[in-house]
Amino acid sequence: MSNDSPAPHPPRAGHVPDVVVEPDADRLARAVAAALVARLAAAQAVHGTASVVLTGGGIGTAVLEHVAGLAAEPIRETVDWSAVDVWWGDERFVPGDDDERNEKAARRALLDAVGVPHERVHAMPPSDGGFAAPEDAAAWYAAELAAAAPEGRPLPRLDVLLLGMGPEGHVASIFPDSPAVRDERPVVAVRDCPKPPPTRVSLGFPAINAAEEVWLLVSGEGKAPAVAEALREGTDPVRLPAAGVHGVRATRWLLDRSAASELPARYTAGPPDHAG
Ligand SMILES: O=C1O[C@H](COP(=O)(O)O)[C@@H](O)[C@H](O)[C@H]1O
Repeated sequence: MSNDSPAPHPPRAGHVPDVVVEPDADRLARAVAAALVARLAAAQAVHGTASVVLTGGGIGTAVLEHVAGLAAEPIRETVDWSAVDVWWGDERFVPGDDDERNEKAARRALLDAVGVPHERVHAMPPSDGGFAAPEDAAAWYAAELAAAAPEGRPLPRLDVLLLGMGPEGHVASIFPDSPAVRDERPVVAVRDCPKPPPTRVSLGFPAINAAEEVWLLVSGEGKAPAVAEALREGTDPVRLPAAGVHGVRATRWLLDRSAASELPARYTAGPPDHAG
């Protein structure tokens, strides 16, 4: 695809994301964990199953650790983990036992503890998983998604898709001004990634933006400028990929106070004071 072609999935006109601000990263991770458990339980109440797309990164992994903590409390066992499909938004194309694998972090933090059945854990292939190139791994993952989808559709229902965001606005492994920002395929290979490791597999905008709900989890002052820019109307997703993601039903920016520090007051002010 030519570099002059438009980004395929600009934000929808009139689409208003929710912004939630927690005092710090730990309270953010706890709040998101509780909300995720509730959302997956609600999806199971309606559909019998639930599906979540995981992210790598510090805050994404902290959320999973808190979900594991909630799952260990008998009173909070509202999710049937045997009926949850787990997908990934991006993965590093490195050997399966490499500590850089997002899958490895998620298994340690949550999946090993809650016992999601093997066939429901849809990991993106590692570099030693039988695919010589990330392009082949990406094509395989797209076929896995399609195989789980209703007939004739490319994607299954994705109830919640979690995304971290880099300080330059990357989401999943879609980096600013990279070929992935203009790629119309649901899953893409990423080479020469500016953040190591350089070779990755990522969902593309069409798959991310087909999720029912997209939740962006962001903590830390270093990401505050990108948060503010992503939420500013008219920001070009080619330059700041986080500006180009949205859910079908909801887009939620879940921030700690530092990450929200450059947002206009309308996002962070509490409800009007009606006292007196
Ligand atoms: O490389 C990646 O980075 C982002 C953000 O990570 P963070 O540690 O800065 O929160 C992550 O969302 C993505 O899945 C990962 O592969």
